Amino acid sequence: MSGIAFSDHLSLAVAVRSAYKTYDNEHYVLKGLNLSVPENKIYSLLGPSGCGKTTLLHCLLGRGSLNAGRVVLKYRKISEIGHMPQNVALHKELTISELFLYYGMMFNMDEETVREKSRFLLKFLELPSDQNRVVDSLSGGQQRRVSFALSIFHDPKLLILDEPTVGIMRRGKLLAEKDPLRLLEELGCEYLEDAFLQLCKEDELISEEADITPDLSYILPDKHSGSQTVNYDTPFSMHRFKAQFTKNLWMLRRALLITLFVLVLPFVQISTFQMATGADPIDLPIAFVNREMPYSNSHCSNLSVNIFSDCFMNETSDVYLSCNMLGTLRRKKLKLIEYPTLDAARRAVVKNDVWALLHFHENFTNHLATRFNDGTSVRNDTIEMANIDTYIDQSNQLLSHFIKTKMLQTYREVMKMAFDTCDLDPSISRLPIKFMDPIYGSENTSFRDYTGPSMLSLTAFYIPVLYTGAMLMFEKDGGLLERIMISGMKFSEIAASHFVIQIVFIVVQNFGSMCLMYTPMFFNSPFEGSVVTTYFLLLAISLVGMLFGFVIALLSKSQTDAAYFGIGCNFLMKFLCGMMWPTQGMNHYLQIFSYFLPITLATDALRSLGSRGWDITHPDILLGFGTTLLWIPILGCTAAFIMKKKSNWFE
Ligand SMILES: Nc1ncnc2c1ncn2[C@@H]1O[C@H](COP(=O)(O)OP(=O)(O)OP(=O)(O)O)[C@@H](O)[C@H]1O
Repeated sequence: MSGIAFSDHLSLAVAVRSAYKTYDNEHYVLKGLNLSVPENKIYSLLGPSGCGKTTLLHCLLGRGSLNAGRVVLKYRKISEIGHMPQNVALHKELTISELFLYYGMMFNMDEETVREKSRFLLKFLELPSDQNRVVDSLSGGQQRRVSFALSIFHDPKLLILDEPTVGIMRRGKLLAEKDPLRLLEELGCEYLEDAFLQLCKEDELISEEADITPDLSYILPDKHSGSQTVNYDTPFSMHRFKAQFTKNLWMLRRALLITLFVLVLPFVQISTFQMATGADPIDLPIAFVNREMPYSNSHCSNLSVNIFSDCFMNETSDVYLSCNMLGTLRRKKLKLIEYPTLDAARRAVVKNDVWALLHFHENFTNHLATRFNDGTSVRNDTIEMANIDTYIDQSNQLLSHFIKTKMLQTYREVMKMAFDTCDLDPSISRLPIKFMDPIYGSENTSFRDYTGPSMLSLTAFYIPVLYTGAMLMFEKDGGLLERIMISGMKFSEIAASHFVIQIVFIVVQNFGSMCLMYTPMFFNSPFEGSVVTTYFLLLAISLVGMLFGFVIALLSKSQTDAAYFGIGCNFLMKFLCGMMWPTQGMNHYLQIFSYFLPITLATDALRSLGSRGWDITHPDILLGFGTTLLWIPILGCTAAFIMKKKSNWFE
């Protein structure tokens, strides 16, 4: 555009006409503001805190829109604009030279020019000559000068500095717009602060005569059509992508410990999980009262071998099956403690000294023999006396389940030995349910084998959420994102540079997690299926996690918001993906909802790949892939929608 002649004769660099801006449709920050900045001039705005200076500058930069009025800039290309934000907004982990190179790359400057410029600006702005100084180690003033240096690094034609100096603004309008010296002269003041005070007093008198807040509602529908601010509508550029990618690598190297922590976090989680779950409890204390034998352990231990020498059903037999059962339970790593009376043993359970109490009646073995011998004519009191009365502390469901399983196994093993010695078929003693060889999995499938795939998918999902969210929020929180976006960086370039680094992370992490989980060298969980399919399913889950991290960062105002959001969703996923309990047991509607989440059916698919040996051709595995991959367009569109609707998403 050749000059902006609203009314002035001068060619204007910036013109604002009748600008109105409100954040809440009630209070106006800008109220019909007019402003003209001639070319080749330094124009300063002075005004109290909160009067709207930053708001105005945002509208000039096209980062905020006016409710009404018009902004026209003569220079609209990003490369023609320099901007220094109010706060320092620097990547403080980088060195001075890295920071200059980063912005140089962003503006497509060659390395030699960057070096020359850096040398000149460091000298000109009296900054430390050692360019390898980390920005964080500079003083506050030096950091501000570095910030200024970056805003003029690419020789902009229009420089916008958000730092109040001269120019007089109050209550959303300009009180005066003149050369400072002329203003001082006209008002007869020595300092601009005095001039400002005098203008405010005059404004106060006018305000008393007429309330200056007019009814502006009629203005709002007009919007700010016709504004011509900075043109951010540039295509994806490789040099900005390279700048962001290189900067991310520098940041990762600088925060090496954190980087390594994020990299190994899945391995730590999976190893901890594998070591902490699934194994049988050892030395679980169990009380017993054995009325079949006199009170004392030692009697029993000498007699328990008799089971192989004599049939317990012989009338003259001195086999004591209670002793065999106690011996077998001991070999199953239960810590058996004998009590003299039932009362004493019960008290031990109540005090939680033991987890269960086993009570063998007098002549337990004889009664058991009679029970099998008498068949249908057996008396009730014989049945009672042939029982092992078992009292369990059911407050811990997993431990009580463990004790019951050990009891049943012990009964089966001892009765098999006893019946074998009697030359009888041991199946007489069994329940009339026979568990044949499992179709999938093994008899020894443990809780760990069940939860393992959930752990794998949750880790594959959540580490990218954490990392992506944290990276984006870090730049957003410090105003860095806003600054680089004003310098022309596009979200697609930020996302792509992050994506490339994150892909390396997830490729390594998922490979390592699978090795840890399934190889004999480490935890050797059962795995029958296709390694490649499993690996690609994990990559798909991680990809969705990464996108979810982007969406969380776009929606959150601060790192705290993002952390709450992330943790909340983590719990939701954990409970709904079937990690704690099979989804089949869920409330019906919740179950349907859970199937639409990105990792629920994928976790089921991982479980089937591991224990059933299915492959990609099986409909359940395809469904696992489908529900996960479906989230890629959903989250992609959500991110695009948020960015379109929330113009200040990067603030
Ligand atoms: N995103 C926002 N949402 C709601 N209100 C806002 C927003 N940004 C600014 N405001 C309000 O608009 C008014 C002007 O704020 P602005 O930041 O433009 O002032 P300023 O003149 O730059 O102040 P300072 O000199 O303290 O930086 C303030 O009352 C502020 O609280």
